[in-house]
Amino acid sequence: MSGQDGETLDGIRRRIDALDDEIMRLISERADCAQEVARIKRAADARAEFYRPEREAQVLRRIQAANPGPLNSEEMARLFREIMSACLALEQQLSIAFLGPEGTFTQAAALKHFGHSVNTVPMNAIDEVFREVESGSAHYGVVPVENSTEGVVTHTLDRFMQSPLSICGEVELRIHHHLLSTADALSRVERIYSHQQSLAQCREWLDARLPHAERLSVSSNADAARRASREPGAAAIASEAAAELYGLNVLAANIEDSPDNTTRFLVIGPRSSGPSGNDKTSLLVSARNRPGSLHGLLSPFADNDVSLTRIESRPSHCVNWEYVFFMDIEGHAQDAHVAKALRELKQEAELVKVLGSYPKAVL
Ligand SMILES: O=C(O)C(=O)C[C@]1(C(=O)O)C=C[C@@H](O)C=C1
Repeated sequence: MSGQDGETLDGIRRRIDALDDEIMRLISERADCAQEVARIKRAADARAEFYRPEREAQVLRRIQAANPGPLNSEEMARLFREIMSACLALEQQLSIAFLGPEGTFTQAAALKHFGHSVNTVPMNAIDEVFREVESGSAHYGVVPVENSTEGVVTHTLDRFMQSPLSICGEVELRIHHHLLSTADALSRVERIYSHQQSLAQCREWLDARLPHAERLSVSSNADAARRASREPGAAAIASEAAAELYGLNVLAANIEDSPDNTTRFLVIGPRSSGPSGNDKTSLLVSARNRPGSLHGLLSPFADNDVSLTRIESRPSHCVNWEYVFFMDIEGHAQDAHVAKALRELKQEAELVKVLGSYPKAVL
């Protein structure tokens, strides 16, 4: 390049190079700090936890609040998410079990939460994710728990009834569904594979655009993509990541009926998180079998100004027709008003199990 524009471009690129050197020096200094933190943690406790969800949430929230622009705060936090992920990997290489196979939304949720410097390990079923973490083969696990259009993932809630694991984080993921196929036109699609929840989330689009194609539910969207890559005339409803992984064409993008289709995932591990200042607590509660018992379970929250953000009932599987409630409340179990509400709840309920306190999703 020549002329004044060329000189300006070269000049700016020299500034960018100098800034990159400075950013690299600062990231390396930050990584040295993380190694120093690891030494302190190890000296205090041989079995120390290196991953600290509450601290990570605080770091990301502070970055979002301090961001001067022009990058938006979410973008800036995503960059720091990756820096912190790389720093943590220097302290300890984490393995994260997720509901597989490769390319599922659960894997995307795991990477969104932990960043890309962890090993993600695909499991065939939600139960296997729990078992992998319970046995210590994986440090943490990520499982879906509820979808904004289709409701709760009952498998996940039921599994908490027997598991000693705690919830130590939540992840929210905007879900976009695409119709993927090796075919090059919608008219060639005879069969559509997907997970039953995704088929349900795209029902109106399918009714309008592909009313005659057969709909077949399979164990995951990634499994659907794998089948679509092998069978002529087949399509899958799955993510962009699955399109890339299985070499499929995107025949139609964003076919979900509800534009703000979000799935919530839980991070499970051996311990819940410390207080971060903006937390949630999940509980499993069973009622005493007597009149007014549900009212009795709810009043400790109202009396102590604790917001109940979700309540689901599930059969207990112990006694026919007995139910347990999964509840999410705002605040950490160590917050004074939450601790008081929980003490009062324990007087009312047959059983109260705190499944975990954890930072509200930041990204
Ligand atoms: O502050 C800590 O405890 C650290 O280990 C440092 C750090 C970070 O890079 O900021 C890394 C991992 C933890 O999960 C939280 C934060």
